[in-house]
Amino acid sequence: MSDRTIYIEPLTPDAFAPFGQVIQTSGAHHYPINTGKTERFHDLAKVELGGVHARPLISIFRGQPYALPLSLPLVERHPLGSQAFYPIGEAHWLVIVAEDQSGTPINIRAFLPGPSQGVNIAMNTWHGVLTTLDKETDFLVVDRGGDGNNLEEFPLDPPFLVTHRERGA
Ligand SMILES: NC(=O)N[C@@H](O)C(=O)O
Ligand code: NI
Repeated sequence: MSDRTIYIEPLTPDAFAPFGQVIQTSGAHHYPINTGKTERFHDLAKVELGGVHARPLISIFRGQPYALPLSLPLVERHPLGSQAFYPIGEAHWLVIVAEDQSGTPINIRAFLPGPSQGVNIAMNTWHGVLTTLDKETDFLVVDRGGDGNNLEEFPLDPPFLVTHRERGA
């Protein structure tokens, strides 16, 4: 396929490290609280809040499903803060991110989170918008509010195509 095809790959903390953190209990520092009735999986991701009057926002994004193969017409980034997504309930979704080269996204990658995985996309990191598959899905989102413009978009013309690699390919 063309060099504008992005093949979906599994989400792992190491693979995602250049773009932020994977939010998961596996491998996390954890300890009992509340007289042992609760286990705290502690400090899973780095919330970044930049700019003037920055404050953390907690929202719920209700995503409508996209079909695969996916046409990707743009990526965006938030220069003033990180953005975390954690699915509420079972989810089938993609996390699309890219490196930056002098203001241009390069090496776009599409990750498939496993069950009980979320992500925290680091401040100023190129990413696709919330991309849920199969069904309408809610996500808890932690990102940045405050003064200033916190959204930069980059059109991909022509769009990229996001798909699974053919079995055996
Ligand atoms: N625009 C907005 O709040 N959502 C996007 O940033 C996104 O990453 O989905
Ligand atoms: Ni975003």
